[in-house]
Amino acid sequence: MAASSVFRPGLFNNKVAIVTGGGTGIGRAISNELLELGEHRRPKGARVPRGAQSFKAQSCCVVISSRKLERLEKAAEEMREKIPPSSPARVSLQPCNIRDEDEVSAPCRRPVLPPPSLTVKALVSSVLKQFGRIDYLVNNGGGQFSSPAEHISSKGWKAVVDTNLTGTFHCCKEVYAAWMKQNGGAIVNIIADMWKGFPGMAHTGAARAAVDNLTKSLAIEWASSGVRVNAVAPGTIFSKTAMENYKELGPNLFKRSIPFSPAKRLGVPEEISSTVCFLLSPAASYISGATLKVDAGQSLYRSMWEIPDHEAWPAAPEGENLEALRELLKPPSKL
Ligand SMILES: CCCCCCCCC/C=C/C(=O)SCCNC(=O)CCNC(=O)[C@H](O)C(C)(C)COP(=O)(O)OP(=O)(O)OC[C@H]1O[C@@H](n2cnc3c(N)ncnc32)[C@H](O)[C@@H]1OP(=O)(O)O
Ligand SMILES: NC(=O)C1=CN([C@@H]2O[C@H](COP(=O)(O)OP(=O)(O)OC[C@H]3O[C@@H](n4cnc5c(N)ncnc54)[C@H](OP(=O)(O)O)[C@@H]3O)[C@@H](O)[C@H]2O)C=CC1
Repeated sequence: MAASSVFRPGLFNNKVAIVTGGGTGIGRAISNELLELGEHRRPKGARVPRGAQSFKAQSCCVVISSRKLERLEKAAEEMREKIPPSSPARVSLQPCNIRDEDEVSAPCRRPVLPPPSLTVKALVSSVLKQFGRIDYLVNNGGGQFSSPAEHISSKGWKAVVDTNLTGTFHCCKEVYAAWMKQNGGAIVNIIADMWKGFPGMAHTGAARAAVDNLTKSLAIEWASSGVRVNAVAPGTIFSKTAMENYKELGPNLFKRSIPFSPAKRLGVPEEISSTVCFLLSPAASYISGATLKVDAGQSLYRSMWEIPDHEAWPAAPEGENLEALRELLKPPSKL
C-alpha cells in the first residue's frame, strides 16, 4: 500500500499563510515547511519524483511577520534563494508588533521603503490586499524572560501577557473577522510546556495556559465558519535565536534542560514545524480544539525547579498516622 495520499508535496499549493515570528527558530522552520524548502524532509541522495520538477515545484505564499525588520529581510532573502524560479511559492515579509491591535495609522498606503511596522489590523488588511486570501494563521511570535515570580515587575508581566496571550487573540480575531469567518481556514497557536505550572517563567505559563483555553473556545465558536483552531505545546526546543533571547543565561539554560527531557536531548524547530503543518493540512481535517504536546514526554517528567529542603510547611495534624510516620522516620537505634 502507498503511504497516505493526504500528506504529499504540493499540499499547501495556492494557500496563503501568516506566520508570526516566521523569520527565526520555530517560525522559520514552519515557513520553510509550508514553502516545502525543508531539505531535512528529503533523504540524502533521494531523487526528485518523476513528473514533478522538484519537491519545491509548487507551494504556498507565506507572510512572515515580527517586530525586527532586519531579521525578517535576512530570513526572507535566504528563503527566496531556495525557491526555484519556476515555483509559484512566495515569501513576503511584514513588520508588525502583535501587541498593537488597532489601525492607528494606515502605513501600508504610504509608498515608503522599507515597510513600516504595522498593527495587526493593518497586517491582515495588507496581506489580503497583496494575496487576496488567508488560509492559515500560525501564532508563533512570542516569548518571555526567566525570573522568579516575586521579581517580575508589573511592566514585565504585562509585556509577556500582552505578547503571548493578547497578541495571539488580536491575530486570531482579526484574521477571522477579515477573512476566515466567510471563507474558513486553519489556525495553530504555539504554546509551551506549562502543564506542571511554569516555575521560573510564571508569566508565560499563565499566558500559554490561557491560550490553550482560548484555542478551545475559538474552536467551538468558529466551527460553523469551517475554521479549525488547534495548539502545539513544544518541549524545550533549541535554536540560536531562542538561546540568545536569554543573553548570558541562555547557553546554560538550554544545556541544563537536557536531562529533563525523556529523550535526553533537546528538540529542534523542524520537530515542531512538521506537527504544525500537519494540523494546518487536510490530514487534520477532523481535528479542532486540540493541543498536541510535542515534547518527547517532557511534560510527564521532572520539573527543572529545585525546591530546597525546608521546614516551613505547616505541621500535619496530630494522630495515629502521624505517630506511625514519626516512628518510620526515626533514625535507627544504635546497637
Ligand atoms: C528558569 C526556568 C526554566 C526554564 C527551562 C528552559 C525552557 C526554555 C523554553 C524556551 C522557551 C522559549 O520560549 S524560547 C523563545 C525565546 N524568545 C523570545 O522570548 C523572543 C521574544 N521575547 C521578547 O521580546 C522579550 O523576552 C519580552 C519580555 C517578551 C518582550 O520584550 P520587549 O522588548 O517588548 O519588552 P522590554 O521593553 O524588553 O521589556 C518590558 C519589561 O519586561 C521586563 N523584562 C524584560 N526582560 C527582562 C529580564 N531579562 N529580566 C527581568 N525583567 C525583564 C522589564 O520590566 C521590562 O521593562 P524595563 O525594565 O522598563 O525595560
Ligand atoms: N524554543 C523553545 O524551547 C520553546 C519556544 N516556545 C515558543 O515558540 C515560539 C517561537 O519561539 P522560538 O522560535 O523558539 O524562539 P525565537 O526567539 O526565535 O522566536 C520568537 C519569535 O517571536 C517574534 N516576536 C516576539 N515578540 C513579538 C511581537 N510582539 N510581535 C511580533 N513578533 C514577535 C520574534 O521576532 P521579533 O523579535 O522580530 O519580534 C521571533 O521571531 C515562541 O512563542 C516561543 O515562546 C514555546 C515552548 C518552547
